[in-house]
Amino acid sequence: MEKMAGKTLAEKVWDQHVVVRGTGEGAARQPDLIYIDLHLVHEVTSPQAFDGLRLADRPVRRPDLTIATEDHNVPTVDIDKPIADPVSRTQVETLRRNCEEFGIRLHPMGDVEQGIVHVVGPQLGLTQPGMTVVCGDSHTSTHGAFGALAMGIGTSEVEHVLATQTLSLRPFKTMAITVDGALPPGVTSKDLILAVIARIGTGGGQGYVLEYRGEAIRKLSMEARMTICNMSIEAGARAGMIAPDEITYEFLKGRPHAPQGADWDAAVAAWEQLKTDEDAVFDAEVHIDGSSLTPFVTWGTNPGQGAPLGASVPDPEAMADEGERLAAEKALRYMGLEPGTPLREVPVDTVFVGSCTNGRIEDLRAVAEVLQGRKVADGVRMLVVPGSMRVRAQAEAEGLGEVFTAAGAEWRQAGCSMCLGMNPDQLAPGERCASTSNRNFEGRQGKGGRTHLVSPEVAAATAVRGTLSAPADLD
Ligand SMILES: CC(C)[C@H](C(=O)O)[C@@H](O)C(=O)O
Ligand code: SF4
Repeated sequence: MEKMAGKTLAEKVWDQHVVVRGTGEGAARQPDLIYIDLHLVHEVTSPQAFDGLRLADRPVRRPDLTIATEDHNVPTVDIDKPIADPVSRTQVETLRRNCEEFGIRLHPMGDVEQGIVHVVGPQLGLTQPGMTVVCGDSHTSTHGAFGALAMGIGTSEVEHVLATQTLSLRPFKTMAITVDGALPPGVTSKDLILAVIARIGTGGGQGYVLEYRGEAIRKLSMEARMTICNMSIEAGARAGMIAPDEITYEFLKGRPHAPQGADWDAAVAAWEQLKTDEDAVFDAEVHIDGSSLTPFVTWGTNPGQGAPLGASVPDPEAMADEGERLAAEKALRYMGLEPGTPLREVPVDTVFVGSCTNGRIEDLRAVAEVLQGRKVADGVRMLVVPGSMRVRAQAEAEGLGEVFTAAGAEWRQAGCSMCLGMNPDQLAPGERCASTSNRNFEGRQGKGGRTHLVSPEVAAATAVRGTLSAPADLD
């Protein structure tokens, strides 16, 4: 039976995209066939999908709803030279051939619109409220910040979407994450989402679409909202969403693919309907007091192993849950950390600012504000990598690039960079990095590399002091 109560944002978007509803009830319920409004493509997860189309002699159903960019394998220096690594070069060249053959718009290295797929979509105004957005990439959840239902998919699903512009999907459960109160000064959306994941765990969102709501969320910029939705996947969720509002419309208005004139007014009227109904019932609810949060950093090897910056490395012995204790022991061994060490005393070799989590203009502004008139500590290497070439151009226009280089940081070209070890920007074994990215898994930033997930503000202050720090710790 259909639910009689009101609907959540996620259910509304889903319902508007059902092509064929699955039959059956409960566990025997068949998946629904869902229409996809926007398909984003990058070089890593698309080659076999295109091969599949070729084998079946199928065209891409809607090339106009499909857009590709090169991000994971691209170097962030010397981008006018051929890619040195043969595997990366093949990936990128394959994407170029596939896009040419199937008539898909591609933003290649060096192009003004090139960048990380999840930065490019919103920046072009392609990502809009109420849409279904997919990409063969787990951090597609980023686009949910616009009130879109945005999901990462596997390569066989990429092929299905390319061929049909639809996807067979099982209905989901809904979870409200309500953040009341306002975030204190110096506390960012990155601190908030790290605290949420530490609270619900890396599996806490499994099977759910999360909707972030409440006073603290409403006050956040689109960039900050994207950071939160981006990391929903790190809590195991299928997607994360935030209802569109004036802040969303303000961000979108005038972007290349945003509706214009009368179409814009009609679009906003429709987007206004996307809010969760007052009487809608979520399958689960989590409440967070935003005003109690502080800068938050990870000490372990999954994004849920985090603590306030003012705390110490936890003692696994004190953990009641055995699984948690064993995981913490293993993580601390890998991370080379002693229980009881104040997190503020943990020294780093490298600081990475970038990724689809925190590589947007607002993130770079926050970093520049901290670095202005200061120097990166001796012995620390700092990389500042814009999420897209547009972000880079804007940062240059605002004079941020000069601030980074004057402070002693390396100011790079756009790409995934040190977020993951698929390109030349990597940690050496044993190196420790404060990183604004989203995953601190073993080897994520290079074999044997150690990652502490942090906000852009904490990354910048850490670069200056050389140990995990917040801007308030400087001077
Ligand atoms: C390479 C890609 C499939 C992967 C993902 O799905 O997320 C990457 O973007 C990541 O962040 O680990
Ligand atoms: S920046 Fe990192 S998380 Fe984002 S798409 Fe690239 S590799 Fe994945």
